[in-house]
This record gives sequence, structure tokens and C-alpha cells, in this order.
Amino acid sequence: MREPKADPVLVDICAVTKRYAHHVGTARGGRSSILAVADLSLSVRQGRTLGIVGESGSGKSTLGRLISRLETPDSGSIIFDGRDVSTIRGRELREFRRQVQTVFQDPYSSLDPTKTVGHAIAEPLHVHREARSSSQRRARAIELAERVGLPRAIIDRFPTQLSGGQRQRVAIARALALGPRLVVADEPTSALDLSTRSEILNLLVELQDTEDMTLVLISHDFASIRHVAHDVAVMHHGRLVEVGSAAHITETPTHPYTQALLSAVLPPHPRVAREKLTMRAAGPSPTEAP
Ligand SMILES: Nc1ncnc2c1ncn2[C@@H]1O[C@H](COP(=O)(O)OP(=O)(O)OP(=O)(O)O)[C@@H](O)[C@H]1O
Repeated sequence: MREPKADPVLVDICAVTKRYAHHVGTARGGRSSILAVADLSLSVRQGRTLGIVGESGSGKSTLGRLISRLETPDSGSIIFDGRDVSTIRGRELREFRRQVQTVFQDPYSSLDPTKTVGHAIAEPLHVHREARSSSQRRARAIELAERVGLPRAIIDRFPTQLSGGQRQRVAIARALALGPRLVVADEPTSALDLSTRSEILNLLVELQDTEDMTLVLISHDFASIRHVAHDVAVMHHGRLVEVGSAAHITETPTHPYTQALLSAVLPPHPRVAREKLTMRAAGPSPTEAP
């Protein structure tokens, strides 16, 4: 295990609530709302991997979209590197868009089928006016493709000619193009076949280490998250029920919901199995923001 270290907080989620309007299917019509994230506070520490786990509908994706500012909270705030992301505009917002990237579940729909892989990878460079010439962008696309384990020749191909795993690598290369400080990966492996899942998960975790970035990994798959994340946050019905280092949560889960999730993934003799686990460093657990 690595030595515990108190990494600085990169994202501070403070008492965030998000509701969605919900149309009730009655003859007279009607509206109610769904509480997707409920008064949730959590810190994401720099240079670490935070796994967000919970069942379907527990609010994980909504929280990921809030962190990436693809949604705005109804109340509470998300502080990224000391700035409230709901209030930033103009140049600050462009800088935020550069520093925070997302990787989504479905690599089939997240890439434009009419554009080459090289174009997809280099597009953020074009949008953010980096690598101005097409030859510079091509060179950078090749570099990024190789960085995620793809052959350089792939940049002239189209997404439809790629496997699911290759497409997800392209999506990851694209997310890396601007050298982000934070990557939010929302179920990045669940659309892939079993044999490819661990490859993509390992790639993300390796990049988190080598590219010196912070990774928020959203998944319903507690079994794999507990192996690759430094810290784990457990969500249930929009609420954060437990947060701590992956090792601590796996060894001594305190909330019944976490215990139930774990008992579904741990083998029958957990004590023996747990001793064999090689977890990522425990370190001090992420604190709930006040
Ligand atoms: N755009 C939306 N409009 C209305 N309701 C939404 C919207 N997005 C999410 N919800 C609802 O908010 C709740 C939380 O959804 P969310 O997708 O965040 O959960 P999740 O844990 O990521 O689930 P899953 O793993 O199935 O994606 C669910 O009840 C969902 O139906």
C-alpha cells in the first residue's frame, strides 16, 4: 500500500440538491419531481481515483453531470479548484471545459460516425485553438492514440470500423487531448464485453497515475471499483450513505446499504478473499464537506 497522504481537494461538493420535473401519467396530467441528488456533500481529492457506486437510479450520473457542469444544482454548490462552477462564465468557463473532461458509457453514440478517428481525437484541440495547423493536430492525434494503446494507423479510420473497446479508447484519447485535471468517466465499461472491460478500466487507472489527473469513476459495479479506486462514495436514493478509502469501505462498511452491496459482490468467505486483495492505497478518506 502507498503511504497515506493528504492530497488537496480539487472538487468540493457542498450540500447539492438536484430535482428533475416528472410528468405523472394520469388522465388529468400532473407534475411531480424526482429527487436525483439530495443534499449531498463530498470532496474529491486531487490526483486520486474516486469511485461513485450505487444501484441504477441512485443519482450517480446526475452527480457526475453536476461535477462536469453539464447540469446545474438547484441548491448547494460545486467548487472546482476554489471557484463555484455554477457562476463561472466566459474565459473561466472555457478554461473549466478544458480542465474537466467526461467519458461516457456508450462509445457508439459518443463519436461522430462521419468523422475519422484522428478528427475525433484532435477536435478539442481545434475547438480550444491549440495545435492550429492540421499537421500539428494529426501529429498530436497519433501521439494520443498511441498513448491509449491504439495503433497510429487507426487515426485514418472511422468509428464504425472499430470495436467497442477501440472506440472507448478513442473517447479516452479525446478526453486527454487538452491535458485535463479531472476526468469524469460515467460507466465507461458497461457497454463493452467482459474481456474488454478490465482493459479499459486499467487504462483509465494507469492514465490517472501517469497523467497526474484526478479521476471520478461512476459505476454500479462495486466489485471492480473497489479494486481500482483510492476512495469510494456509496449513493442510495440520491444520498451519500458512506464514503471512505476503498480498503476501509471494503473491510469495515458501516452502512447497511453498503454492506448489502458488498455482500452481493464478495465471495462466501470474505475474510479469506479480502486478505488476498491488492487494493489501491488507503490514504486518509475524503471528507464530507461541511
Ligand atoms: N434528465 C432527466 N430527466 C428526468 N429524470 C431524470 C433525468 N436524469 C435522471 N433522472 C432521474 O433521476 C434519478 C437518478 O438518475 P441517475 O441517472 O442520476 O442515476 P444513476 O445512479 O446514474 O442510474 P443509472 O446507473 O441507471 O444511470 C432517476 O430516477 C432518473 O430516472
